Amino acid sequence: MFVQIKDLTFHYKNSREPLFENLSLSFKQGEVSVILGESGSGKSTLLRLIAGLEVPSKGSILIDQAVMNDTFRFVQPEKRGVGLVFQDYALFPHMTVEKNIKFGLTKMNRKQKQSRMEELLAIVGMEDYASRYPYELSGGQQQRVALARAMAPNPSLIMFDEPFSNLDSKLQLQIRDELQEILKRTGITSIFVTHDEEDARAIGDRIILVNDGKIQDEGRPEMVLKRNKEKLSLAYV
Ligand SMILES: Nc1ncnc2c1ncn2[C@@H]1O[C@H](COP(=O)(O)OP(=O)(O)OP(=O)(O)O)[C@@H](O)[C@H]1O
Repeated sequence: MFVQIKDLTFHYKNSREPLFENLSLSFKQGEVSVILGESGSGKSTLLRLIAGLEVPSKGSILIDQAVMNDTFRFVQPEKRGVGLVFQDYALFPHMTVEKNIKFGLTKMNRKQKQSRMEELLAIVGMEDYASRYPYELSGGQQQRVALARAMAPNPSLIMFDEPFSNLDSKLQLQIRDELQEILKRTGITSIFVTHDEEDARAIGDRIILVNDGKIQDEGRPEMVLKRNKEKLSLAYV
């Protein structure tokens, strides 16, 4: 298992009850896993815990067999080898596409940065846009640049938090297909967070259904969606 979460307990300071209690969950290498659940079920918090943006009160998180969190250890987010893509793209608005992508490549020299940037723009089909600013790009193009930026430092794991929600429906489908193709081609392990069953079905190798901080079910998309048909009230299952 590539990501292993064991007996994790997490409590937001200002809330009455812990969001996660003794949660255990794992993600396989090279798979696209989807965390599906309603608003407030804890999906984003789970990503933030894996990324090291929140600190659990108990339990451990391992990535590629290295301990990121346990009683004795806490690895800082930038040292975890994890790429994050959020729904609002989060590109730096005052930087060109080129600068946005090169930003995280701190360990490379100038020539290496240039060649990695060009390679990534080719992967996401944005070769001609290196000198543009984010405001000169469409939503879908910004999303592709955000993906290129997240992939730039060669993360072993890439996580997406509702990456399609700011795009119009036609573009959502296009970007979703493109993303799926890129992930398959590069073989990066990925975790998607969504509340959209159709996205989960289309992109996931596996779905983890969460509700109120608890795992309700997990498995192959068709199976999970079928088994939980009533709960999800899916018209199309
Ligand atoms: N910084 C915070 N402080 C306190 N409570 C928080 C904080 N962030 C989130 N929560 C609470 O934790 C619970 C889970 O939130 P989270 O954002 O992980 O859910 P989600 O499934 O990603 O929801 P959405 O789909 O709406 O983004 C919610 O009840 C939320 O109100």
